[in-house]
Amino acid sequence: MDSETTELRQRQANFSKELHGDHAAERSGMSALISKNKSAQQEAVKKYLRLWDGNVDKDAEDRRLEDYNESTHSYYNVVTDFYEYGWGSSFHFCRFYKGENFQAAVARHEHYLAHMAGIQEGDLVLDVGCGVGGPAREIARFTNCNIIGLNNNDYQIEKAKYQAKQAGLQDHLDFVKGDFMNLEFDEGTFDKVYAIEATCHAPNLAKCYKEIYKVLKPGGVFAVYEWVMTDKYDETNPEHRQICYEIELGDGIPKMFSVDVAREALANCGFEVLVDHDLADNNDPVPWYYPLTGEWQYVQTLSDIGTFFRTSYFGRKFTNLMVSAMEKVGIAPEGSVKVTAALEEAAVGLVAGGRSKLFTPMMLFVARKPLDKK
Ligand SMILES: CC(C)=CCC[C@@H](C)[C@H]1CC[C@H]2C3=C(CC[C@]12C)[C@@]1(C)CC[C@H](O)C[C@@H]1CC3
Ligand SMILES: C[S@@+](CC[C@H](N)C(=O)[O-])C[C@H]1O[C@@H](n2cnc3c(N)ncnc32)[C@H](O)[C@@H]1O
Repeated sequence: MDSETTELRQRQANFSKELHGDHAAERSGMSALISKNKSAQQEAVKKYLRLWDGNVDKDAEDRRLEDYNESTHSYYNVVTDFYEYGWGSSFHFCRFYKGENFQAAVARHEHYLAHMAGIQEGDLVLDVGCGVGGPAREIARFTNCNIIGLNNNDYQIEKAKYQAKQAGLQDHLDFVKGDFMNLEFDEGTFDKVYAIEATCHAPNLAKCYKEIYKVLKPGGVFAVYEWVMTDKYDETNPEHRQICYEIELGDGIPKMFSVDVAREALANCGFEVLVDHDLADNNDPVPWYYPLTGEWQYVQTLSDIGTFFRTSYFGRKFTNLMVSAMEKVGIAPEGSVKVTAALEEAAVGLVAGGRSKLFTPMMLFVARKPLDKK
């Protein structure tokens, strides 16, 4: 590791301790939010939003691409508590079947990826951009494999380790700090690699996929749910660009790439692409983005009402009012309202992108590193 990376990691680790405090992993949601160090929270929000000034010209985009590591680290420092409060411990979308509850649908989406990657008992697997480890816990239970979760965010790693231990899965799971733009594992380490709605934070998909290719064993498989703009997206159309910008800003993504960029990136790395399928491109009776719409007719079971309320338009308004009051009286740290406003943009952009099919969060690619390649 070069000295610049060592220095950045040390700084991020120290900052995380200052912001989230000791025993941060034991708290979540609103309880974690009110326990934050107030001035560190302000700094984290500033670092996340400082390059989101409404500009979408090339210079603005280049600045965001350059800053991907720090801004994404800051984004997850300030949104993780909200994600856990509103969504749970798997930070991704999924398809919904009629009659299936939210948690079951989320888990099925994870099982499907594990199945498509061909993960077997005893495999050594890399989870690229592992969040707080929800999918890794589920996939380890489902397949009895061993998973290393890679993450750039110190706070999430601490939570993932804590929750793995609570679940009794510490012998199957490990979580490490790292950047998927520069993987530090030996070449040919992993039987399988998967990434769930994480590599869209990469400033360059080809470079990120190349790193994944490098650490896979020959014959090893990479399976990914990628966030991309679909073939329908036209960058020169201001309405399309606005939807894309809302997704970028509210989800901490330096630049959303098109599906063709992802395809080309995989092929150029030397992968043999086995599956190339947009799982959102169908007529599902319950759309993947429904929790963010506030459309009650899609709620499938009584157990989903709490989640649906928190994610729906009115639930978000209620949360935003509550956070605003807490910030005013000094219980919640300053900057929290800016975070809820950014998450609102995310919700609006994601629903608009989903309805118009300009965007998909579940572009499934399954790709193999050829057996004869080093
Ligand atoms: C950012 C990436 C690449 C993936 C995350 C996908 C989803 C899990 C999130 C995208 C937008 C998020 C929002 C929330 C939860 C997690 C997401 C759906 C909230 C519902 C959390 C509670 C807040 O009050 C409102 C948020 C809106 C956006
Ligand atoms: C939307 S979350 C998805 C998390 C997880 N895959 C899940 O489904 O729960 C994206 C994740 O990617 C991680 N991430 C973003 N940029 C990264 C980078 N450069 N290197 C490693 N992890 C990164 C974030 O910290 C976060 O954990």
